[in-house]
Amino acid sequence: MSEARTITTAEVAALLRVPGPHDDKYSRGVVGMITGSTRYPGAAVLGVEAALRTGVGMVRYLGPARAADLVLQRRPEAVTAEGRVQAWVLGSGMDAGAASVEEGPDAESAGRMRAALASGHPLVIDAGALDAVGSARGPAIITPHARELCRLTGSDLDAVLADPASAARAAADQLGVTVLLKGHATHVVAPGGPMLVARSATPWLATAGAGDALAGILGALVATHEAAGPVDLAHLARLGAAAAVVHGLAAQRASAGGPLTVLDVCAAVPATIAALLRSR
Ligand SMILES: NC(=O)C1=CN([C@@H]2O[C@H](COP(=O)(O)OP(=O)(O)OC[C@H]3O[C@@H](n4cnc5c(N)ncnc54)[C@H](OP(=O)(O)O)[C@@H]3O)[C@@H](O)[C@H]2O)[C@@H](O)CC1
Ligand SMILES: Nc1ncnc2c1ncn2[C@@H]1O[C@H](COP(=O)(O)OP(=O)(O)O)[C@@H](O)[C@H]1O
Repeated sequence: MSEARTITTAEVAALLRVPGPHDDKYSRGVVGMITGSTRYPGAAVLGVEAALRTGVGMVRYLGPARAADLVLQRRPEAVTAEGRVQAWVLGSGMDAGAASVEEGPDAESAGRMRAALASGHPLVIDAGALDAVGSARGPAIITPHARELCRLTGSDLDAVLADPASAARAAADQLGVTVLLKGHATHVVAPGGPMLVARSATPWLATAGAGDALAGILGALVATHEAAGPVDLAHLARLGAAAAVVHGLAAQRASAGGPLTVLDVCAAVPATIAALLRSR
C-alpha cells in the first residue's frame, strides 16, 4: 500500500486566493473551458457554474455551439470569445477521442482542445480528453474515476478499487502527470510526490455530473494560482486535493443529510469557501 495523508481543512483554506483591492478580472485569473459536447451539453453548464462559484476573474467557454448556448442561458457571465487564459479544463462531457474529432458540430472545439494541449498552460484533463494526455505540453492534472483510470493505464478495476492510492501513484509515474483519482475518498499524487487524500465527500455525491463540477472547481483554483506565478505538478496535486475537499464540503452543505443535485453543490460552494476562509 502507498503512504497517504488526508489533507487538512487548514491546508485547503491556505490555498484559497482572496482578491485584493488592486486585483482586476485578469489578475485574478482566467480559466478556459473546452467541455461538453453536442451529445452531453449539460456537463459544460455544470463545469462553468462550478468554476464561477469558486471565484475566478473570468470563465472563457469555448466548447461546441449547442453547449455554448446552454452555458450562456444559465451564465451570461461566461465569455465565449477566444483570448488569453491562465489554465484550461478539457474533456468533461465528451466521449473518448474528443481531441481527434475532425468532422461535425464538435470538430471546432476539438481543434481548440489540441491548441490548448500544446499551449504550455496548466491543464485539468477530464473524461473525453484523458486519452490525449500524451500531447499535453504544460503541467497537467488528470481527473479520472476508477474505470477511466483502468482504460488509460490498462490496469485491473478490482485492483484499482482495492488500492486506489497505489493505482494513482503508478499512473502518475507512468504518465508523468498529476493524478486525481475520484471516489468516496479522492487520491491525488504528483509523480514522485506525497499522496494526498480528500475525505470530505458524502455518498450522496455519487450522481451524474458531480465530476463535471469538480473539474470546474479545480480549473478555477488552478487559474487563480497560475495568475500569481507558474504552477508545477506538485502544486497541481495540492490544488487537486483542495478542490476535492471544497467539492465534498459543498456537497455536505447541499445535502444536509439528504439527496442533492449537482447545481445544489455548485450553489453551496461560495458559503463553503467563506467558511474555510473564516477558519484561517
Ligand atoms: N450532464 C452531463 O452532461 C453528464 C455527462 N457525463 C459524461 O458522460 C460520459 C460518460 O461518462 P461515464 O463516467 O458514465 O462513462 P464511463 O467511464 O464510460 O462509464 C460507463 C461504463 O460504466 C459501466 N457501468 C457499470 N454500471 C453501469 C450501469 N448501471 N449503467 C450503465 N453503465 C454501467 C458500463 O460498463 P459495462 O457494464 O457496459 O461494461 C459503462 O461502459 C462522459 O463523457 C461524461 O463526462 C457524465 O459526466 C454525467 C453527466
Ligand atoms: N460513494 C461516493 N462517496 C463520495 N463521493 C463520491 C462517491 N461516488 C462518487 N463520488 C464523487 O462524485 C464525483 C463523480 O464523478 P464522475 O465519476 O466523474 O461522475 P460524472 O462523470 O457523472 O460527473 C467524484 O468527485 C467522486 O469523488
